[in-house]
Amino acid sequence: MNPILRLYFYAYPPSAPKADVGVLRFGILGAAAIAPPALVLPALSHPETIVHAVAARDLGRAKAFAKKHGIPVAYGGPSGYQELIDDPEIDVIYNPLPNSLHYEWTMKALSAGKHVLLEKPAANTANETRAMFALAKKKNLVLLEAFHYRFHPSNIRLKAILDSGELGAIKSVETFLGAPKGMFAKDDIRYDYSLGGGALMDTGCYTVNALRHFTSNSTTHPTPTSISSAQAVPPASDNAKVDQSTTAHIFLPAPSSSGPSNPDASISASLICNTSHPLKYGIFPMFPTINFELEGGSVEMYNFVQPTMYHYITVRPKGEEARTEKAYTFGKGKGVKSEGEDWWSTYRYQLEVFVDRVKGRDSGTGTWVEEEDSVANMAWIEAIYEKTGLGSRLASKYVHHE
Ligand SMILES: NC(=O)C1=CN([C@@H]2O[C@H](COP(=O)(O)OP(=O)(O)OC[C@H]3O[C@@H](n4cnc5c(N)ncnc54)[C@H](OP(=O)(O)O)[C@@H]3O)[C@@H](O)[C@H]2O)C=CC1
Ligand SMILES: O=C1OC[C@@H](O)[C@H](O)[C@H]1O
Repeated sequence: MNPILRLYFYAYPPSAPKADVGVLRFGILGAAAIAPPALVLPALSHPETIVHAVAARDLGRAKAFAKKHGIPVAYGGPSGYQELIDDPEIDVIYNPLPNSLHYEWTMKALSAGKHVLLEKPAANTANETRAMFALAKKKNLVLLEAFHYRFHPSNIRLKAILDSGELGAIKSVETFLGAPKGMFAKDDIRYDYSLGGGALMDTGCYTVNALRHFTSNSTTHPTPTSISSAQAVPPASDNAKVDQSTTAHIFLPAPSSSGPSNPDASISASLICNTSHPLKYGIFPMFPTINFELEGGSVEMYNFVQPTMYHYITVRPKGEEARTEKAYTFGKGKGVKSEGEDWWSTYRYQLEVFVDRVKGRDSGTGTWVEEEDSVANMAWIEAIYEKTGLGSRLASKYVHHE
């Protein structure tokens, strides 16, 4: 597809006619900035999803959001979030609240018997993450930490290249994700420690996730063998426990070809994350990157977080000509239930698999973010924060009674 058309439909996806039966109704907790791209737009083109309601702390804000996005029901005021959760029409809760509120409201949603699509990072701590998954399991509900990038065909292709053995074992990997300077105001949730703020929580949770995901084999969700260094840079304001950027160097266990990781082999890994990254030449935002050195060459992926906009995977085997691949859809004959469209965002691919999981269908993508993966990701984030000296984010005071 022509790139201009791809970007057009990415921004303005067409609406699909809705199925006569079996449509899942979603409710959104908070009129969050991320909700339109991550759920409202993707739901339009999915025949089995409808965004039924939104709740905001202020009813006027909820109504305005609902009107703008064609959502039939709005809840507001101090009991608005709970009313949304208790709405019997709703099957799935989307939780894009500030990180420190992920645990409380996910527990409440699961308790009410709703599946949950939960924004990243899963919570403020690994313990909270474990508790949410335990409740989901007990209630037989689907809970997904929305690492949307993992569902896009390009990232599935990247993983397949790395796993294929074509270039041998991974020796080192480095990744960068920085939100451009000026994107977030000083009072943004990302700069508020009490709300679970910090670059490592925000853009950093992807870098941690990607380092782990792309170096794991299908049976391992590795935790680091060691963190050799981690430096956090605070923002200009005096919020001393919040990092505006963090740089870390860690060692990952190298996976063996089958079974658990090989503790004797290590992959050297580094990450840079930022919530206010300087623009290149003062104009251009820097796109996310992940680069691998392997025994037999190197692999580079450009823009692994929003690959629908544009991406490439360059494979450079030692002594041979490099090749570049792109994958906006799965393509035909790959055994995947939905091939996708060039313009499908990472969130749209994620929604496809999420709905399949709720309905007990196999998406054929082989992709999911498992409980152990989400727990290990939070444990890593906590460990890196400890190493920076800033310490973990605050555990929630919410006590859940089932
Ligand atoms: N998947 C992705 O690509 C992205 C994911 N995210 C994640 O989504 C979540 C929300 O991020 P984002 O949409 O940028 O944030 P916003 O600040 O836009 O949204 C957060 C929402 O939380 C609600 N809220 C409830 N209590 C508070 C409080 N005490 N202070 C502030 N807000 C409160 C607000 O809802 P109300 O309307 O009720 O006032 C607000 O709409 C985060 O977890 C973030 O990491 C963010 C961006 C991209
Ligand atoms: O999830 C996210 O993805 C993109 C980033 O720019 C943003 O800060 C983050 O919340």
